Amino acid sequence: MASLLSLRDITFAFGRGGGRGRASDGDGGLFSGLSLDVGEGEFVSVIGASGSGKSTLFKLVAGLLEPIGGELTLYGEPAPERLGKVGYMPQRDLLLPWRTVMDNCLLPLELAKHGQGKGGAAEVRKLLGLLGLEGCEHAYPAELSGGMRQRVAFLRTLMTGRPLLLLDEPFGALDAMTKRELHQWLLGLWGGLNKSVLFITHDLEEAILLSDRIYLMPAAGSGQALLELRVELPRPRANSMKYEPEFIRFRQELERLLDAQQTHDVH
Ligand SMILES: Nc1ncnc2c1ncn2[C@@H]1O[C@H](COP(=O)(O)OP(=O)(O)OP(=O)(O)O)[C@@H](O)[C@H]1O
Repeated sequence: MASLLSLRDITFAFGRGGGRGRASDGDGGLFSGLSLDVGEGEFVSVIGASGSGKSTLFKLVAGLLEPIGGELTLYGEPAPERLGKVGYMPQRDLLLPWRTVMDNCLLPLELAKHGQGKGGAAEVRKLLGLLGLEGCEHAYPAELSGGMRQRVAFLRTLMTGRPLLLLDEPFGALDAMTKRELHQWLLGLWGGLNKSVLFITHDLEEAILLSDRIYLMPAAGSGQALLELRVELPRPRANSMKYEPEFIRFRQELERLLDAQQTHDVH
């Protein structure tokens, strides 16, 4: 399987340095020695305690921050200039309130200076249908429910055309029912998307249900490595799998490892 993203021994600390958040060493450090891979077509999740640095790791991959040390390879090559090369959906949906759904979704094309010609609008319309948002193109974000806004933000991320998507807790602020609906929808869509995803969540069930592999983020400043687990559940997946013994066992193990990791006692 071709590797889309490879991190080797990545180290980062928020320092007093300037630039794009370039940090200075010797500050304690948020994390060090983190290694992670995302292969073609994989869905990979990162879970870990609040403040452990998951969003920071995403910003490093997106090119909004620079590591102090380690190697980052994107699409098989070192990527010192990687801003805009992955589809990044930050924690808050950041839809522009003064733009319609259509105009929000065309933004990545405008930023890439591909123009917003008929091709772009047709693509957005096709995806709106696929995401269950037909008829919404002229609506403004304030007129949409939370679940719809997240789907529009996801669509906008797809419109970047990038093979690797970074999704930072896309369903974190949604109620349990809407979240379940979106899981079902994403699982149904997943096979046909032809994308690779790196996904942050606090929700263990969500991570198991959606992922091929899960990385556990070490406690901030612990200097520990990411712990990698493979989810052996077959695909296609469905919400109903959450009640199967294999799923429940895996969830318990994940919980145990997360607790142990916070106390630096992983075995
Ligand atoms: N720009 C910044 N300058 C200094 N410290 C920062 C900055 N951004 C984040 N931090 C700190 O870095 C640590 C990790 O933050 P980050 O948002 O990456 O954690 P997280 O694991 O994504 O948390 P959560 O799960 O709550 O979103 C936190 O202690 C945070 O306060």
